[in-house]
Amino acid sequence: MSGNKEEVDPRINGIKTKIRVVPDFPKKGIMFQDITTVLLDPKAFKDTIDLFVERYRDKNISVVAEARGFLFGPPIALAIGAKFVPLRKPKKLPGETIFEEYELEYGNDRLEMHVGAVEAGDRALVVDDLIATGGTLCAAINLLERVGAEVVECACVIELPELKGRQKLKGKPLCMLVEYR
Ligand SMILES: O=P(O)(O)OC[C@H]1O[C@H](OP(=O)(O)OP(=O)(O)O)[C@H](O)[C@@H]1O
Ligand SMILES: Nc1ncnc2[nH]cnc12
Repeated sequence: MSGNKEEVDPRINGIKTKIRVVPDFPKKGIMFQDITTVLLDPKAFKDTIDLFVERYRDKNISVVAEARGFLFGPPIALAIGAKFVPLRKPKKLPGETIFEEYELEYGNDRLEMHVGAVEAGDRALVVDDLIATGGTLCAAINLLERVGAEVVECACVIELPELKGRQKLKGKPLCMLVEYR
């Protein structure tokens, strides 16, 4: 677990070995970090969830939000007793929504959140599988802050530090498990 120079947890190396790196996907020049191979290994998947649960269980988090994939946020939310709020691509949420536009490593996108799902005073953890440019996490932070939530921390499995995504997180701390350089 990093972001804060603690001793490296032995579970992290096991998780790292399960991430498949696919060159030139979805475009030439992108080294795609495929997290689906972590999900195929119940120990690596459980270790990933456990590491985050151990970090956040006593932090009084009331909402866990995640953009698009929803792989890690729901089990973390259940384990720490928080609600889970999905941040979805356009036209997927049926209720009233607010949205933020953002840029990706390879394109543009938009995230939507249901109005009323998060309330002023909620303490939020924003989860994602990976931080590249930071655009996705930044859009998520903006959505949560617009409705009055306090974003306590961002958490992701993989960081691509060369893309300097941390700088887009508006000063929020980032906890990540694995760096890919
Ligand atoms: O830090 P950023 O530059 O914003 O990139 C990070 C995002 O990129 C990936 O999602 P992607 O948009 O590729 O697809 P998905 O969300 O549908 O998995 C990944 O799952 C993160 O959500
Ligand atoms: N290199 C990468 N691997 C996986 N997901 C990504 N999203 C943005 N860049 C990515």
